[in-house]
Amino acid sequence: MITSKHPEDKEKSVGKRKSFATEPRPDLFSTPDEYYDTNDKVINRTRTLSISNMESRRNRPNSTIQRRLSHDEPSNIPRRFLVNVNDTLNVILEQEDLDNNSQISITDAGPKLFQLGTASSNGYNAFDIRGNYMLSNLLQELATAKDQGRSQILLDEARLAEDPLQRLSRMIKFTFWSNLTRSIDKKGLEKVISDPKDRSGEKSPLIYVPIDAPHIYDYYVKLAQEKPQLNLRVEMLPAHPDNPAFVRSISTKPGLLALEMRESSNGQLEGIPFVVPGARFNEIYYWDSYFMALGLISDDLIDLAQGIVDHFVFQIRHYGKILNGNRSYYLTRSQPPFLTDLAMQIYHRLPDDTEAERESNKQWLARAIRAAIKEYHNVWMSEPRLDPVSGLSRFRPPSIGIPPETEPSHFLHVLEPFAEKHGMGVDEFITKYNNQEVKDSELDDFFLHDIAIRESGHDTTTRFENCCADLATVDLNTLLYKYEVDIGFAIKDQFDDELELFDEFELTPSPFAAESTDSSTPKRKSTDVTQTSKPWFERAKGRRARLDRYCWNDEAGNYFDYNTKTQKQTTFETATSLWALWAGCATETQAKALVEKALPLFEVMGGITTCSERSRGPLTPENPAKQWDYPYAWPPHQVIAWVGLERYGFMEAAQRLAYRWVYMMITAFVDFNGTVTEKFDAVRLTHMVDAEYGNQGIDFDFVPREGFGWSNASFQVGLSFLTNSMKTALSVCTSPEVYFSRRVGGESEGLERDAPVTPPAVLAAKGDIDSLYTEKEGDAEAPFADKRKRMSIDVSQAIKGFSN
Ligand SMILES: OC[C@H]1O[C@H](O[C@H]2O[C@H](CO)[C@@H](O)[C@H](O)[C@H]2O)[C@H](O)[C@@H](O)[C@@H]1O
Ligand SMILES: [Ca+2]
Repeated sequence: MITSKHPEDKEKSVGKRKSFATEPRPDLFSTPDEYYDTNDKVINRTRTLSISNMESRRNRPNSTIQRRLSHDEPSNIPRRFLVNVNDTLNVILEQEDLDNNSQISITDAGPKLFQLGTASSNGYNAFDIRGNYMLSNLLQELATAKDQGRSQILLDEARLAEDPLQRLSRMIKFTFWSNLTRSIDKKGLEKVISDPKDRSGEKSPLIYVPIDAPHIYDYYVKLAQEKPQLNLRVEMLPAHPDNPAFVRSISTKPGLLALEMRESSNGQLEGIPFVVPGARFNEIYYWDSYFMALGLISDDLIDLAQGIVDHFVFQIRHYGKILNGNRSYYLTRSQPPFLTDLAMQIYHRLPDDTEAERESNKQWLARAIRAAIKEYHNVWMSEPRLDPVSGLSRFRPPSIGIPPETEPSHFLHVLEPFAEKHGMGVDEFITKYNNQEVKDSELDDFFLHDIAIRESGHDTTTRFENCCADLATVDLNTLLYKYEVDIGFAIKDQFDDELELFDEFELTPSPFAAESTDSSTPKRKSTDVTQTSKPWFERAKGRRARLDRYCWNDEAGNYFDYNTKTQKQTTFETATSLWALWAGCATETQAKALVEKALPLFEVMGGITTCSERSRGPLTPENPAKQWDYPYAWPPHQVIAWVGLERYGFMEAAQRLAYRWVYMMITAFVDFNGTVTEKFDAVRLTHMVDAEYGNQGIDFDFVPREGFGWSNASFQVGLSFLTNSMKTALSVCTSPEVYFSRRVGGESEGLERDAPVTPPAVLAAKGDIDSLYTEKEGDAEAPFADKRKRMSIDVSQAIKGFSN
């Protein structure tokens, strides 16, 4: 064991220097920038030649585990250490990181004990740093200080022993979001253009620009000339870039798709910043962005969240839909739709003190709602996604060919038998099949469903195997119900029940979608179409009736997907049935049944799993583990469940689930060097998942720099559901078993959240939909009873408690 100061240096330093103890301290939990900046100034003021000679102490024969007896500071003074960054980093790694993965975790069998010299003794006296959490925090602080170019630091013990809930929340707010932020412009291009999924081998990055955005095209051409070292290629897309044949033709030339730009203060174009999920996902995603935006809103980063909507609107305008992600191979497919909710949540948080601000906010919202209307009709309510018979929608993009972005070996087991059948090697078969020189309808069918699975966001799950494109899923249809309600209320409450549509959001469906049979879809250019709320509420009512007819199962007390091909309700139990609560389309009776009968199928120690164990079935070579199956659990499912349960008044269940999830995240964070991953195994309570792609968010050196987008958000949102007593218990990693067993039969603590649930503006803006449309006979139960709150999350207050 070493300390950071050789005792013999004491004589050299004593009397020559000002004591660190008398120096002002930076805010203990300020951002790394501020903390190490203040820190550096203090060191520079007090620096002497003698500060910390790591080498000499390390070479001392007795510099081992013994704790020094000399304590120089009274226990009531917070302890601070004087640390030589590089040397300490190397030594702690050598001693504690025994599996050499540049992280200190509970699976490393080191002594879990390290000594640091105190600042007030100029490093002479040492104190122990004990246990995995503090040691890994030490490693993280050293790496952060090193990233900031510091060679010596003053490190507060409190920073190493920080409440883990606060520490993770702080890291998300001040470090992870900014490291996940991208912009496609001079400043940010290099970072965002690289694509870890690109296996084309092409060294020169490529950006595709929509034909109707010439100013953006000119910008990148000029940038390519200005920065020849980028080797940037810029290509203009044809009109209708979502033509599946065109998308297939460029599958060997993957590139980034341009997004919205704005004029900066100096009159130049600049990319609007956005957040990416992280790890191998270095582009904007649809549903990831929605969940990340909830986290950004909770962290008061409203501008960044607002930019996401601007990019979504741009994508609908220029690419015909909100894309799975902004890479060329995603052009034909979307992801679960969340635009209206996001736009409304942001709208109600925009500054609105002046008339000018209010007017500009309204214009912004109008544009988002117009875009959502276009998306609704052209993407989700047009064939092939619309099933004309049931009137419900499916994830069913009109894609052809093999998705190129998956892991190299992902489809091998599928393709090998087909290659054999056609008498060729797999590589030759892939090329010929993609070029349509070899045709195979059985394989076409496989990829129809496979790509639909990707559009569903649930890639992959037993639930969707070989049938996804035929399923009117409970997920998609509850989300569309939410669109119908949101659009109706936006028009009614914000635009005096009249919203004009313009050409840029015309409702003519893409030529690559078959004519819609939905009678409510305008078939003409809509320059003169005025939208009112009534048809939107009627659509919502119709969809609710169809969900009840095709997807609801009274006996099971659960919603199921409806197979439009076999015209039968499926039996696969999916946690997305709870989305009906989030969307508000379940009656009180249905909601109660969901909580009593469906929720127990998914609730496990770490939250809710994606599906029930019995629906997944036994794992066999034919039914291998899939990342969107039991026992895995993902952030979007948790957040939607909490919000949905809260909305229907099941606060205790919402809080219990939030507790479970935050517990699972915080134990991974504490035990595994600050790890935050994209998904978890909620049964084994671990982030170590090796199904399919493995896990994202694991690979980092020394300190996590970005976490994983929607997991970061779920943590911030999850905290807002917890009472202070829950947070206190979680700070010391009290398991849900222990925490909730203490409450069984005992006194019930106040289950109100500590933060306000719904901004009054959102409550006032919305209301009871049933009073707005005529009830059908026998349709007695209103889905929006008075006592129920409109969906919305306001987590900023809760998080503020930590950041202050
Ligand atoms: O590259 C394979 C697949 O990766 C994505 O899916 C997974 O990551 C996304 C980003 O976090 C997430 O939105 C999705 O739910 C995950 O399953 C991508 O979306 C797929 O299209 C792609 O094939
Ligand atoms: Ca290790």
